[in-house]
Amino acid sequence: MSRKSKIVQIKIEDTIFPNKSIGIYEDKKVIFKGGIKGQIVLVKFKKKRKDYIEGKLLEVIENSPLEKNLTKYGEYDLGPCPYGTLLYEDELKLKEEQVLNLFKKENIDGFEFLGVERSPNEFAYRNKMEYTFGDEFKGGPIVLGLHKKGRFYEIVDTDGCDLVDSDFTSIRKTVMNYFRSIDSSFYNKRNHEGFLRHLVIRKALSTGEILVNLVTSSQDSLDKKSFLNELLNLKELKGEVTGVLHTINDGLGDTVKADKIDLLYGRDYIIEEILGLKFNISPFSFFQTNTFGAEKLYSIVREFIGEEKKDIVFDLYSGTGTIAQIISPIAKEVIGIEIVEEAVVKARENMKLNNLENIEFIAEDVFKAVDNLDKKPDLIIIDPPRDGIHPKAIEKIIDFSPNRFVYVSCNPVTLVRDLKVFKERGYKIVRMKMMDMFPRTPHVEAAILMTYCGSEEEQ
Ligand SMILES: C[S@@+](CC[C@H](N)C(=O)[O-])C[C@H]1O[C@@H](n2cnc3c(N)ncnc32)[C@H](O)[C@@H]1O
Repeated sequence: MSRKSKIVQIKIEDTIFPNKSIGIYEDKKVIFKGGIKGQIVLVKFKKKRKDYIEGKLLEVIENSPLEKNLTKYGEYDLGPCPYGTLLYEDELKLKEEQVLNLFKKENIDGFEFLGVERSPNEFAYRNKMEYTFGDEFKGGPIVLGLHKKGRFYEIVDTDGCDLVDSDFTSIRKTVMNYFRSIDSSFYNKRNHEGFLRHLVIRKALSTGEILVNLVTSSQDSLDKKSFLNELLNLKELKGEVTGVLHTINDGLGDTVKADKIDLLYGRDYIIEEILGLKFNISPFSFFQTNTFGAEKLYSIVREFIGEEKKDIVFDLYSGTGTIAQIISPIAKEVIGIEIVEEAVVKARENMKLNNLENIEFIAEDVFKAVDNLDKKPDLIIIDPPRDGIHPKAIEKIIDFSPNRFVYVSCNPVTLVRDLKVFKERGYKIVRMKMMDMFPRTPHVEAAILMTYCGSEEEQ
């Protein structure tokens, strides 16, 4: 066997964010995705890099002493739930260690670390799921579920280790059984033939409202009456189906897009409540997937900002305007900037719903929008996507020279990269708190407060 395709048994000595493991083979580091510190695993070599060998995790031979939750998930393909075999306390410790190591590696220190805030719910915390129609094996019965781990075609009949509540499962199974009973076809991603594509369920966890969105191609027709009959007569739901949509998508890619949306029942949005404010959520707009976790995250942002200051605040990457609205009562004026037009429309509607007046939402790329802002902010809040702040945008944002920045990040790797730039430009990290928005997965959020303390030459 060539070295490239060699398969070896090794022990996972350490893990790095996000969900990468390190083992040693003949004095060389082997790095691969997945795994838990302490496991003995089989790894296949993929590529020889300068300082390490890149591998692929094939199988866990022996569990780690850290896996104390095996009774529930030991036999189960964890799919989207890689940390399911850990006790929640140990999962939080692991995330803390991994994120702090990223900071240490880049010499970012000297700040107050306020620990990791746990998610209010360890399980059933997700408010949105996107299921796919397909089959588990070629020619098998139609399945509605999630992609099998690491596979593009096979779909498994699962919700993925209890990250959603039982309403999601009841609706998914009912819809799957209905289309099985009438022998409908699913959209085949190889030849682009077939009808059923996705089922997207959004549930407002604070109000119990449920929005169901069936996504199909235009290659067949839906019997609306009997489909609705199945959904609306579901007895065992804890929440209530308040809207049903049928989206037609003939795009060739696997993402949920809309060529046409047909409202079959009720209304095309749900209302979620966070910290006493109402948010109207449409089928495609961004909303934090852990509702009660988001309450805690936004409370951390509020705590970092402190007492009422009547500041001018920029909320960059504002989505549906949640942060802007939560801080509106303590600010003089808030300007939110977001690239997705539909999210900005929702943000403006939500602002009216909550009787707030001191916010302006701008639909534009942050990189361009900052050129046209003539206001001088006292505080800038930044909550960028996983890629972090674009390197060209970050310089322009710092040029506003506010007294304080609050950076909310869903990706500690890009956060650390960006913090180095803030540091070079004279900002000091005052405090950091992590918020576990994604239990049972390797992901975690972090909020950072920075203040200006002069450029490096000035110090
Ligand atoms: C992590 S979300 C934060 C949303 C919001 N702060 C919240 O908590 O609901 C990041 C947002 O940045 C938006 N975005 C991505 N790239 C952008 C850009 N270049 N300019 C403006 N907004 C962008 C995305 O559409 C998304 O709504």
